[in-house]
Amino acid sequence: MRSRRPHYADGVNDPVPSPAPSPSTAPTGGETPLLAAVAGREPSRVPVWFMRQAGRSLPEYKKVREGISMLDSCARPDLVTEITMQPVRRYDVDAAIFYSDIMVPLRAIGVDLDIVPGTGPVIARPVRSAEDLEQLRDPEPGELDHITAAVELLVAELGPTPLIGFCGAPFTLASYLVEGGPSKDYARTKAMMVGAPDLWHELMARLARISAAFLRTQVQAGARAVQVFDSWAGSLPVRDYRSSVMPHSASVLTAVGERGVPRIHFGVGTSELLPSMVEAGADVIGVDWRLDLDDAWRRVGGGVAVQGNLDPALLTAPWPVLAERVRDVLRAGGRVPTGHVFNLGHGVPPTTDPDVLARVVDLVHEEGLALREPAEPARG
Ligand SMILES: Cc1c2[nH]c(c1CCC(=O)O)Cc1[nH]c(c(CCC(=O)O)c1C)Cc1[nH]c(c(CCC(=O)O)c1C)Cc1[nH]c(c(C)c1CCC(=O)O)C2
Repeated sequence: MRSRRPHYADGVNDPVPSPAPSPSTAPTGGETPLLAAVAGREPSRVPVWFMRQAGRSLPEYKKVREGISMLDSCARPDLVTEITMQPVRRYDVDAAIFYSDIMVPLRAIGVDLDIVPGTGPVIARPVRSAEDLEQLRDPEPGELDHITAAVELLVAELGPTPLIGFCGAPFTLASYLVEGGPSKDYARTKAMMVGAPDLWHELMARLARISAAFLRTQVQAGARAVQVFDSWAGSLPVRDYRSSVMPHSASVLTAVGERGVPRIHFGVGTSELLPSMVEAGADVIGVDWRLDLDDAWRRVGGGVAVQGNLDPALLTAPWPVLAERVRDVLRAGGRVPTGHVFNLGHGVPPTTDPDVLARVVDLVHEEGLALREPAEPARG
């Protein structure tokens, strides 16, 4: 038996055997690979899913999206269900991720924004002053009903495959709201953070409540795990992350913490931030391609499972080279005793050949467990 994480309060550290597991937590048969792995139990196969697995790399997605905008498609539970299911059907991945966007709850409360194809989120009235904050309030009852409806439909369709719910972390959302759109250096955002701390903290607190409501809605409707995307937090020095960002991310993560769903906390370029991101709240730490998974795990001091971390750029490399890199990730993940979920280090690039992802999934499933170093024999 592999070692398990200390903070699951279900008696896993007791020397005395726990009571017989209920069907939903049985190590084999009843428990899906993703949920077993993130709880530090031996999965029946190494679980794999991909950030941005639904979307523009799939021809069937492009077909469904003809004539309808991204945000309008996110408001239609039938389309959300179809698009979320597409990669599950095609790849036999071990989790679905809710087809939506980090900006969807902002749109639901009436923020004037669009997702421009090839560009990303664009905000009509960027947040630069206290008056601009008026756009941001808590969602009112009913405003997230389309999210509930979509998740309920999906959970029924998915059967045992778990649905991962998600939201944007406050910093990543703030970067779009303050800049007005995507940015390379986040200059206005950082200037507000250090130059107008009161405004900044009020903005972050409001975004934390909005994202938490979006996440809680998904969990209440049946999502079995969550991922908080702080995609752009890696642009910050540790000091600023800890003082200006971490408390707000923590309040989002705490909002679902008591519900017992595993929480994945992810960002890009976060090698130096990983311990603080775990401190903010995480059961699983998402790692990009810059660090080996076992190094990342050591940096955070153990305690959490890891997710990642194949460089998405390598998906265009010749298959034998790519396959060896997939195996390297599996070996490093296998050295993490608290559990590994295979993923990319960031989202699927739009030009990815779906057949390559299919081969990656098959390789992870076929070779993943065998590539792990044998567990040390029990002593005594
Ligand atoms: C930063 C961020 C956003 N959105 C998201 C993040 C965090 C993840 C990350 O770091 O990549 C999260 C997101 N966005 C989308 C999902 C769906 C689920 C999945 O992962 O498959 C998820 C989890 C769909 C989407 N979100 C978006 C698309 C493409 C829209 C289209 O089809 O035209 C999809 C499928 C648009 C979007 N939305 C956003 C960006 C930067 C873009 C890309 C712009 C572009 O290149 O076209 C904001």
